[in-house]
Amino acid sequence: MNNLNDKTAEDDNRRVTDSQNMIFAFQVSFFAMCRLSSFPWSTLEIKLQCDESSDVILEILKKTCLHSLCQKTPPSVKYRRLFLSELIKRHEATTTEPLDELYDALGEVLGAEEEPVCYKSYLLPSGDAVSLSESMAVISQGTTGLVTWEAALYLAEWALENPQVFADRNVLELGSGVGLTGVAVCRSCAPRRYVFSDCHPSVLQRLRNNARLNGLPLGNGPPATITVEELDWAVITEDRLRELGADTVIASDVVYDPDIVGCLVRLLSKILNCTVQGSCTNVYISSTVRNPDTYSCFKTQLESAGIKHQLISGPVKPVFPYNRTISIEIMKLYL
Ligand SMILES: C[S@@+](CC[C@H](N)C(=O)[O-])C[C@H]1O[C@@H](n2cnc3c(N)ncnc32)[C@H](O)[C@@H]1O
Repeated sequence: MNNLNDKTAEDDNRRVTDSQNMIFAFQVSFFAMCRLSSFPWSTLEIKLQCDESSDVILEILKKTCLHSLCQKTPPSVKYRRLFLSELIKRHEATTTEPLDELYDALGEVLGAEEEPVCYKSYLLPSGDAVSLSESMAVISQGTTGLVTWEAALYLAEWALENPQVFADRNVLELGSGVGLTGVAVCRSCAPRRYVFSDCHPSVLQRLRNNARLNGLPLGNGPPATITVEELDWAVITEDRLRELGADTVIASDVVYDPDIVGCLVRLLSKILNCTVQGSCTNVYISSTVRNPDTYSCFKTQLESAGIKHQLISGPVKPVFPYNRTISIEIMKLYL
C-alpha cells in the first residue's frame, strides 16, 4: 500500500515539475521575443487535454503578459498581440469556460500604441533578468548593432560557466552592440573594470541607456569601473589601448563583413602586442559561422598577422533561448 502511495506521490511531483518547466519555457521565450513557433505548444495541448481547469493557461498569462517585468520592459505590442491570440486559440480549442483574464489582456494590448523599439529580457540563472531596448529589424539606422545576436548569447553563457576568466580582470569588449554579454558579465562574473565599446552613435546611446536600465553604475572614464567608450577599430591608437589597460578582451559577432575584417585584425594585433604591466592580454572572439569564406578570410588574416588561435569548448548548459542548430565558435587568440 505504501509503495502505491509513494508511486502516486512521485507521479504527482513529476507532473508538477513538468508543468513548471513548461511554464518557465513559455516565460523565457516570451521575454526574449522568440519565434512563436518555437514555444512548447504541443506540450501545452497535451496538458490541456489531461486537465479540466484553465489553471495552466492562467499561470502562463501571469508569468508573461501580467508579469511585472512586462509592465516595466515589455516585448513589442505586435508580439504580445500575436502571443495572446495564439494562447486564446489554444484555450478555445478546449472545453473549459472562456477565461476573462485572457480577453482583458488582449483588449489592453489592442489599445496600446506600437513603439519603434521594444524590450527583450533574458533571464539569468540567478532569476534576475537582463532587459535590453532593441530594434525590431536586424539592421536599422545603418547598423547591425541594435539587436542581440546569437554569438553574444553564446559568449554570455560561456562567461556564466567560466566566471574566473573575468573575475577581478580589466575587461574591454569590442563592438558591444546593445550590451547583452557585458551586462551578464558585470552582473555575474565580478570584473574589476568593464569597458563596453562601439563606434556607431546610435548603438553607443542605446548601450548607455541599456547599462543604466540594468542598474550598472556607469561612469565617465577612470576611475569609474564600468564605462561605455567610443572605440573605432580603424582609428584607435596604441596609446589609447595602453590607457584602457585591458587584460581581457572579448567580442561577439564582429566577423560578419569581409570589408571590416582587415581593421579588426590590425586592432587585435595591436592589442596582443601591447602588454599591460608585463602580462599578456587574453582575447576571446565569439562568432557565428554564417559565411565560411568570411570566417576563413578572418583566420587567414590572423595567421598573416602572426596571431594564432585555439577553439575553446563552448557552454554546456543552455541558459538563453536561441537557435542552437547554427554554428557558433569561441576562439582564444595568442601570439
Ligand atoms: C553584428 S553586431 C554585434 C553586436 C553584439 N556584439 C552582439 O553580438 O549582439 C556588430 C557590432 O560591431 C560594431 N562595429 C562594426 N564595425 C566597427 C568598428 N570599425 N569599430 C567599432 N565597432 C564596430 C557595430 O557597430 C555593431 O555594434
